[in-house]
Amino acid sequence: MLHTHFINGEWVAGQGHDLTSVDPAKNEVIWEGKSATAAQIDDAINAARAALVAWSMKTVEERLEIIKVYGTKLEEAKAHLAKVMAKETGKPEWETATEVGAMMGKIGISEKAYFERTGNVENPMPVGKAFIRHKPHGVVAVFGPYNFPGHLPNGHIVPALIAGNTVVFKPSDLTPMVAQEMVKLWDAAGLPAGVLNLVQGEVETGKALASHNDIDGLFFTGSSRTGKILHEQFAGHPGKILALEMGGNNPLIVKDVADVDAAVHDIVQSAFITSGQRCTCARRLFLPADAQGDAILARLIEVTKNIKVGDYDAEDQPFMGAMISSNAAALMVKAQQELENLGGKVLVRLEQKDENKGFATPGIIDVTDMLASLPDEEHFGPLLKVIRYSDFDAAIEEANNTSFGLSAGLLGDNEEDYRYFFARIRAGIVNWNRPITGASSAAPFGGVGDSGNHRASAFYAADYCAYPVASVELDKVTMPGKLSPGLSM
Ligand SMILES: NC(=O)C1=CN([C@@H]2O[C@H](COP(=O)(O)OP(=O)(O)OC[C@H]3O[C@@H](n4cnc5c(N)ncnc54)[C@H](O)[C@@H]3O)[C@@H](O)[C@H]2O)C=CC1
Repeated sequence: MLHTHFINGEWVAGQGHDLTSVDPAKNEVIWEGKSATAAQIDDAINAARAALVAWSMKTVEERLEIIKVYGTKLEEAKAHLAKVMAKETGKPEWETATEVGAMMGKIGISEKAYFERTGNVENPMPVGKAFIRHKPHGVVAVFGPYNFPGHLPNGHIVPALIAGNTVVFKPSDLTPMVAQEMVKLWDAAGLPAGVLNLVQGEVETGKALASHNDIDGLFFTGSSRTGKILHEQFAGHPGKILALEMGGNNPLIVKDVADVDAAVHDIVQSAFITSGQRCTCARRLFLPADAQGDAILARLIEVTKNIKVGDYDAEDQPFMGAMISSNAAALMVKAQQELENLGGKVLVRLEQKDENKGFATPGIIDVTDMLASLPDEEHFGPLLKVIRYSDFDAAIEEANNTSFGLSAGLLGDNEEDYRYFFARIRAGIVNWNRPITGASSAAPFGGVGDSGNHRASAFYAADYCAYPVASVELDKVTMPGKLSPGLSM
């Protein structure tokens, strides 16, 4: 089925070059299509522009009615969608089922957020009334990453549509099939033509969409490298809204824990869930250079070696599935080698056992003796860097020694330590005695530094989906009670 683009309510074939999507666990082509050409991107944007007036002039309740039908379509298709996600990303089916659950939950949470954060306020004035209301930006582009190919673009699309925007969605070129299945559900829900459009393609499609004159905004979730390119591209366009949700080099510090196994559990959940392919994953683990640090590290090594890595559809489900591609797994092997060359000591070796598949076993590398040359990079996979520390203050300082600022955590039983850590650490998500992955959609989600541009997503997505309008209003033109000095009428 080559009709993989959804433009103006029609499924159409791409007119650009060939695209494929590969199941990274089985090394099989599972989807084929063609990219959108610049002319097709024009068509999608024109369709979104044409649909804007009618969609934005509906009441929010009318828009929500259709969006909730999409919610019921998601519910009906949840098993199918979870399977497609697993096939295309390699993530185990238990995990993709939770991703579909998050997509369904997004609708109610975004409705609440719309009214709480961008609702209407009416204030009496001596003459007339003052109002604060919110309007949609217009036509917005949504860019999605591959690691949560449903949940994360859905987290931009749902609030954007509730607010009255129309959307052109470009998914990751690694997950076109999930995007297509998701947009089919919007189509089945009866969304008017042009309100949501889907264009598939690689970097050149992204560039053509992002640089198009007729978009009013762009909501991006992806790497900091791409986010920075987009930020440069948007320079000089203050009228366009740009929301960037990007990567992290996230620290997790351990200090004075009584329950070693519980700490190891939270470390594993933070570092290796989704094969380390979450922007919130712990990349740097700070362990005290003492007997407790030794005990935690020894247990962590043991548990990590026993993590089950396997097929997404295995009856006995693995904790980690394949990474998104064989190339992604190979890049992690390369990153580990580079760290080793710089003086890192491999404690558990990350391995790609089959070069044609995306499986990478979880790895741990001690980088304590090479901190001066440790690259400040997001290694987006199951490789955890361990740093042994003697001084808590110095550990926090090193934790902050990154241009990123997405998530951070402290595992430690002393509340004073947490209060101190919280005050000093620089990140948008700061947790205590909980994994640093698994952020709630009911809270703002975003980072500082190279992790974002201060337009947090999730519950705060409502903020970037609409702009405030202040009005003072009186139902008739009326003379004021008192004229200004120097005026006679
Ligand atoms: N902070 C957050 O909410 C999250 C951030 N991420 C980050 O996303 C990354 C993984 O996702 P990827 O799909 O690899 O990101 P990516 O940056 O490679 O791609 C994201 C999107 O941008 C498009 N794109 C790539 N280059 C472009 C260009 N020059 N101009 C316009 N569009 C372009 C891609 O085709 C894709 O649609 C990681 O860095 C991860 O940390 C992932 C999930 C959540």
